[in-house]
Amino acid sequence: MTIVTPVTPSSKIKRSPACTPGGPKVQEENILVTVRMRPLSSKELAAYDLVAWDITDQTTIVSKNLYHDRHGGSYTFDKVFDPIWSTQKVYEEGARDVALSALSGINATIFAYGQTSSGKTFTMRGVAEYAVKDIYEHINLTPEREFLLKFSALEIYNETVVDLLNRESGSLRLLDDPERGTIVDKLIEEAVKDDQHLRHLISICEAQRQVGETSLNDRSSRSHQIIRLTIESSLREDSGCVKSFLASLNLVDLAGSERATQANTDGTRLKEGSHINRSLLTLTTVIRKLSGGKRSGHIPYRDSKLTRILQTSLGGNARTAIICTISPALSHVEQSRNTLSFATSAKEVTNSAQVNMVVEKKQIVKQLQEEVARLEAELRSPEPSASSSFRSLLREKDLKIKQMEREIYELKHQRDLAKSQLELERSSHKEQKASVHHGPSCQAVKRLTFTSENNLLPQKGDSKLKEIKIEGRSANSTVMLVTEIRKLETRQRQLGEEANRALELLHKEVASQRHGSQDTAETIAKMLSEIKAMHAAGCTLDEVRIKDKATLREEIARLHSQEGDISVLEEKLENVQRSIENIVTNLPTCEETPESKSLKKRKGLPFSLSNTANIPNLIRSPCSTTSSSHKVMQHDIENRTPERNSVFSGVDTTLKQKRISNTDENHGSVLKENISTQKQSGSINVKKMQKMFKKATEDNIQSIKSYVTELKERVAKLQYQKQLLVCQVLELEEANEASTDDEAEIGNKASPIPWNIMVFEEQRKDLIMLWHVCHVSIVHRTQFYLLFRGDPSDQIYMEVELRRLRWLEQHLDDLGNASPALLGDDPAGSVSSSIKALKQEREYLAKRVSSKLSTEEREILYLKWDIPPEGKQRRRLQLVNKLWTDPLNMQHVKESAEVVAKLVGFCESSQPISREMFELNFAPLSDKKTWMGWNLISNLLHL
Ligand SMILES: Nc1ncnc2c1ncn2[C@@H]1O[C@H](COP(=O)(O)OP(=O)(O)OP(=O)(O)O)[C@@H](O)[C@H]1O
Repeated sequence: MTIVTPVTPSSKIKRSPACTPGGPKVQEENILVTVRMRPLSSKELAAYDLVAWDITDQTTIVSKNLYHDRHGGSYTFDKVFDPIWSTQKVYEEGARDVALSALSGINATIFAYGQTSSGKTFTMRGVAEYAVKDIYEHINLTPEREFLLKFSALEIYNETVVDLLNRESGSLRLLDDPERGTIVDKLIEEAVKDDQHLRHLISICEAQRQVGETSLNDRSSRSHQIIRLTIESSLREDSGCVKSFLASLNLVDLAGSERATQANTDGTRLKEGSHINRSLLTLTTVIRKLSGGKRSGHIPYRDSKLTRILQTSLGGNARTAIICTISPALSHVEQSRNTLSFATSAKEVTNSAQVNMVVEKKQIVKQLQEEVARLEAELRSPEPSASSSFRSLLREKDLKIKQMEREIYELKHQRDLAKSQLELERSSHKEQKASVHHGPSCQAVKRLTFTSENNLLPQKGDSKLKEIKIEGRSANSTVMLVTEIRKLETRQRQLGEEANRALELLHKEVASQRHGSQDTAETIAKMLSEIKAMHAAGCTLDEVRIKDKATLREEIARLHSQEGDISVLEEKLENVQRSIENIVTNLPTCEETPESKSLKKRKGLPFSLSNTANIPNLIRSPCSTTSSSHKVMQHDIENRTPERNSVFSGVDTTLKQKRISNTDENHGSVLKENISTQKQSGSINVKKMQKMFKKATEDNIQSIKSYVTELKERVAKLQYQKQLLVCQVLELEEANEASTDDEAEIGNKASPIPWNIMVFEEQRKDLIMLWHVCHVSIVHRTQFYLLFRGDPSDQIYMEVELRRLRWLEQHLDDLGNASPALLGDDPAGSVSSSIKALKQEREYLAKRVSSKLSTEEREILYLKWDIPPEGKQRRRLQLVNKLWTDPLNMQHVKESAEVVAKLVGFCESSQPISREMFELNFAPLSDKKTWMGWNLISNLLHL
């Protein structure tokens, strides 16, 4: 049996409504979108919850809240159903017409979409019941047609497809059929005898479906359920080769979107939640991409099983109705708003349904046989002249065909030649243009250029970096990327060497602090000047030349073979930081005991007086003229209190002069001079001296600390740069794989999408969901969330973050789908390690709850987030475990970010979080590298 798109004249298809309910043949039409608001539940009434929405007329729903979103709080749909409306009315106005199209060969799908406990199952149960009734009524009224109904049902639970008529068959595979699209392998299709039988089958499925208890719904549907009724109908009398109409009616009851702060989010429910959210996210993305007629670009149907199975119903050959269900309660207003926003996008999706007709193969074969017989009879015809002229005609045709084939071949060849010439011309023209306007490095900038480490990140308002994008399949792109990879490699090596040498020196310095000697300051001055010189040498990079050909993957692999060095370096940096922390904690207080005083005398002072005079040198960050530490310390010096300066009363002028003429060479002499000055002065107050020594020590340690931090930043920058390159390589490879004929599409992709606050909000929603799905550090999420609020300059950050997360999500998904043999002993290793890291991060944050949140703040949160008053420690952990768990609830996300910010101390910091710092600082909170971060991307490259 073959399903074909109609070949019969439309007059044959257009029938009276009585004969084919659902109306005539459908061309393009929008999805029918209705909204149903249920009454307040008994729980909501008991909690004195308020109604947050007004249904002003039968198509409009308005928020009572003062808060106005981008829809102005008012939404319009094909129909909005008041709580008093019966399910029958909802069915008649919001589903009937679409559902009955299936009787006339048009695929139909009815969805229920909405948050947990909003009434999806309640509504779909009624819709199925009324549809069964109407279908059989129509069958009884159409005796001239014979109907054959088949029933199948499945559920998608945790991204696994299960047959609801045969649970024992386990997880079912999805297959791609060139004619029928995605099909579910081995799904049982049961022939339906009559309406009672159909009702019975539906009730079996209901009983089989995964339900669980959440705090919002005692019988919450934990899976997406699809009931499919295939209806085939044919005229009882023989009507040639067009035998029958064939269509499917899908009744889809989606699982509710979790509200983790309200629902029970432990264990199984949490896992279900993330899968439910994931397929709902894909559904939302598909709807959004299809909405507004912008069908261009990739529609990610394949990202979830739900959208794969329902592909035809989403912008394809089907009529679709979506009933969005919402709760009226004020406590669910945010979820309801999300549902209405989804419904608004769905309204703009158009489908192009067609009548599907079954052509009986036997009939076709019969017709063909008749035709062959007729031709044979003609050939055997007694008229020789007719047959010979027929043969010569055939020969002539053959020759013509051959000649045309040659011409086509020739033309194709010419077209290919012209294409490659054009390509060459284009690239040489671009090169020329680039060298005229921007100098030789401009092309690299267009793609991804980091001429110095400080330029690695997109800077606010940096238009060049906004142009970071792949320019399709041009061979130039490959060359540019290879150049970038090699530059990166050189920088990685140089940074490694430089930092290694510097670290050795610093380590000596850190060690010598413990013993403290009069010569320490001189040693430091010498060391820092060495580091400075070293850095100056390192900054002059040779241009990297590409001599030999290498593939991008080889280049990246080579770059990653040096990964170990960077890790060792990072470890060393951590060690030095720890040593410095130790010194800081062990520093003597000003109020010293007599014992410690004598001890100090014996051991000698950590820094000589002269060292203070050299602070301007010491504080200058050796590797960067723009170092923040430099600025901070300079400020410190300028604002030094007179009391402290008065210590130098006798030598102040000299010191100032020395500071001004401060060069690396004269450190030693300045130190000596100051020491001798100190010796000459007999009136120096010992206590003040000690204070001053302590300050000098702190300043020195501070400068070392800043330097180590800067080194870490630079290492992080390098890692970040690598990730961007990796993304580019992958995109380039994808682009290369794409069809070369698809020029127009490439053009579309390259055209910039206008960026505004609405796009930002949508992107932020995607990001929040992706963070959730990829188990990204909640500190990272908080920083990002607080920093980027929709400023135009945020665009590049948003896009880079989105691109990386999508990539990460895809690869986590691939890992999840890969066979255990491919993944070794620990298939879910990467995912589980990130979940573990997240858990550790939460434990860390839980320890800070009592110190960073006031008792009042804690109590408010406990109350708001339903945390029972059992055990102080347990409550803190429960509180932290609720942070960032409900990616669909923007209010929850905002509150979570505020709490994490308080716990980590972002709010206390005198300096606001710098976006540059944020962007670079992927270091985890603990000493161990717990957050999986982007290392996963690097690891995947070794696959
Ligand atoms: N329109 C309505 N009128 C009266 N009661 C309703 C209505 N809609 C839903 N309810 C009741 O609300 C509760 C939750 O409904 P239902 O189970 O259908 O929600 P759901 O959206 O399917 O939830 P989940 O996603 O958790 O499965 C049920 O007790 C149901 O009887």
